[in-house]
Amino acid sequence: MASKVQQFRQVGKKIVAVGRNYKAHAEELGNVVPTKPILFLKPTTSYISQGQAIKIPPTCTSLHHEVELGVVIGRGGSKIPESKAMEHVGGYVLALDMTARDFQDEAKKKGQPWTLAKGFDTSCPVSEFISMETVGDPANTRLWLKVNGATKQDGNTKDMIFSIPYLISYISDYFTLEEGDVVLTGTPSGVGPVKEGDTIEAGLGNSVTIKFQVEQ
Ligand SMILES: CC(=O)CC(=O)C(=O)O
Ligand SMILES: [Mg+2]
Repeated sequence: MASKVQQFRQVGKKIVAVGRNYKAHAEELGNVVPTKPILFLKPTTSYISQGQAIKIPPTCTSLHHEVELGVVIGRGGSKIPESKAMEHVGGYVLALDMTARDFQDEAKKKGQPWTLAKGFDTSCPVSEFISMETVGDPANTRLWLKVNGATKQDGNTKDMIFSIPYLISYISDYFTLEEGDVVLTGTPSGVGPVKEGDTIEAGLGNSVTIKFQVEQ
């Protein structure tokens, strides 16, 4: 019987996402490099797994891919010290933080939240649960993404501005983290648009790959 952590998608716990956690990505969109983590939430209804399609949300004209390492929380907690943070990690997922960039740009201009840009149905495609052993060192793991076979993103988690222990500690100062929650740790540079009919493939390290189709 799979544990609750392995069933993270069914447990229905929250997705806490970190924005601009790679300097090169913050700069490619003309954003200021953050001095503290930028957080937003994605609803659990945004999850899809392989075999399901990414659906372009109504009126969106610029849907972007963002490949990210997701940390699956194995043991919940509040005000977790950075020194103990990795004891709360149960495993990982490879995730896409699909983003309606036109919605986000408009929201940024108006000082509005990113909820619609980041939280629409199908905006969080994920792999199966990945064990800690499979990932090895989460602070030095390659992340890549291709659209129709062409490489668009090829980064490494060593370039994160805020480390996984720091993020878990920081987030848990504000939100209680629960077993089955997923923390999306931000995307490396190379984000860009996808359109109807495109195929997105992404990978983590040498062993995990995912593939999703984009549909209208
Ligand atoms: C600019 C963004 O959409 C922030 C984000 O999600 C990231 O991964 O960085
Ligand atoms: Mg992101």
